[in-house]
Amino acid sequence: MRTAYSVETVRAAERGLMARLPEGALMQRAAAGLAAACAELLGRVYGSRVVLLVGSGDNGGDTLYAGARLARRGAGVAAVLLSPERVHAGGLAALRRAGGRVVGAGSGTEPAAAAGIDRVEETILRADLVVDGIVGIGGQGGLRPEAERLAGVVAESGAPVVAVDLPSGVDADTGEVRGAAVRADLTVTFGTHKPGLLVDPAREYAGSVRLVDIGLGEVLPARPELEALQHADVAALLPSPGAESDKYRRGVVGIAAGSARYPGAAVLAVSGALRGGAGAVRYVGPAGDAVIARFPETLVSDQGPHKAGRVQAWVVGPGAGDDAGTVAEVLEADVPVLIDADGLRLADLDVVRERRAPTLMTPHAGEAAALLGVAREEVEAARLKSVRELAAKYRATVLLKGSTTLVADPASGLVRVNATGTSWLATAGSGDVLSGLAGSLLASGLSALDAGSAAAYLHGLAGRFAADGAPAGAHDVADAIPGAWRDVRR
Ligand SMILES: NC(=O)C1=CN([C@@H]2O[C@H](COP(=O)(O)OP(=O)(O)OC[C@H]3O[C@@H](n4cnc5c(N)ncnc54)[C@H](O)[C@@H]3O)[C@@H](O)[C@H]2O)[C@@H](O)CC1
Ligand SMILES: Nc1ncnc2c1ncn2[C@@H]1O[C@H](COP(=O)(O)OP(=O)(O)O)[C@@H](O)[C@H]1O
Ligand SMILES: [K+]
Repeated sequence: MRTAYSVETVRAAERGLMARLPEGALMQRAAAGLAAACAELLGRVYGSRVVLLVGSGDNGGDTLYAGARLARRGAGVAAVLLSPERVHAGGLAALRRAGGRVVGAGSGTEPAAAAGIDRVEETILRADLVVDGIVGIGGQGGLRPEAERLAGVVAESGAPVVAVDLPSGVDADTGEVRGAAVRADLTVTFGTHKPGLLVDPAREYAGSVRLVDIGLGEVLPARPELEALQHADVAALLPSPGAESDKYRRGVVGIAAGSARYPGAAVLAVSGALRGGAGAVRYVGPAGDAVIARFPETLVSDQGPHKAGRVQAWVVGPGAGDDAGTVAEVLEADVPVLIDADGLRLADLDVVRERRAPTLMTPHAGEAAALLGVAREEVEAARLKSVRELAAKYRATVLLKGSTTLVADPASGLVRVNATGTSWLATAGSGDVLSGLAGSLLASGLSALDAGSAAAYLHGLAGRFAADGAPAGAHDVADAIPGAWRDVRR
């Protein structure tokens, strides 16, 4: 399991740890990990040109000490100080002792700021590596104008960028990027991941992320802010039939989806459900012929959900058109219900709120925006906040689809993030496959949080396998689920 903690929790943990350690020990651990990552990226340290962008806080301190380590190994290290009067004094002295220099304003040799700025730009444009130590977890809002201008020069230089703890300008707790921010190739983060490193849009600014152990693990609380399942976690959740299993004990999933206009949604939801671990898939709705033609193992009924026979979990909504009656009927069932697509628009939300059995809602950003009464762009900008709000508002588990899919649990407030996907999954019908898959996992007994997050994980992986660098259709994604399942179990 990968976990992320909020800034407040990180700071409290750091205080506890610092009290037991000699002064500056944590910063030295951070700087050592940072310097090692930079050296690896450079390949050859001796003779390389490294530029440090140094802000006024401890993030700048880490950067200066790491720069000193690189300078001792023969790199030419130049520091650009954004607030020379408030720079980390110990870090700057260490850099100078190691032979590093300061360029531009703050160097003490440049009388005219303008002349300093030209030198700074020239130095950045010739760099082999830029280290972003402008702000870390102490950052408020996007980059300030001077830092923004430097970030522009860095982008122009094309040099690889290593962000220290976080890409400066992104929000550590929410993953929001409300102004300019640094775009990194690698982020070296200390002690624990921060939510912003795992959630878009900030995640995209971070590049690949490397966690440096500074000993924080032992003082962090058991419950993180955000979790990201890994192969082993998903493997432990997936159902596996035993000697005493039969199709009913494995769980029956009911799919109430599709319409005369959208029969394909029914077929795709069933295709996901058949690969999700339930012992049987029941289909109710007007697309029975299309479903049977493709998947003869489906139990088909046109009598509506009440008369469909035993079902341990329902999926309702994909391609449902305007059939509000079926949605209402499904919501009356005292078993877990997954509501997707048209179902999210047709459901009586007061009924959803009052349900006793678990509900899993699976909106994409547009559907989430409609449910929250805000613009789609606002959901995309604030994904973590949006999914939490939805879960609280509807007292349901909510899976917000997109490049990083989030699943929020209403009772515990815990959110899981999934990043196994690929943008090739942005193809019509792939959400229908996901809803069938998640519904099947619900029917086999997983909680809504586990079913949603395990389904997102498998679906993302299946998307990768199906696409493998080329476009794939939703049915290809469904076909790739067994391969993803095996990969997770291996
Ligand atoms: N506290 C600790 O024990 C450790 C902290 N470490 C480092 O310390 C960092 C946190 O240090 P700080 O608390 O000093 O905070 P930061 O260094 O992240 O930033 C705070 C400083 O930046 C300025 N600032 C805030 N927002 C800004 C913006 N948008 N543009 C420009 N300047 C802005 C503030 O005025 C303040 O001076 C971590 O991210 C990590 O890099 C590491 O050394 C590991 C140990
Ligand atoms: N940019 C992206 N990167 C990764 N996954 C994506 C991206 N865009 C969409 N997806 C995934 O593709 C699926 C699309 O679902 P949805 O929007 O409901 O499509 P449809 O309604 O056509 O089935 C979801 O699982 C979503 O998480
Ligand atoms: K930074």
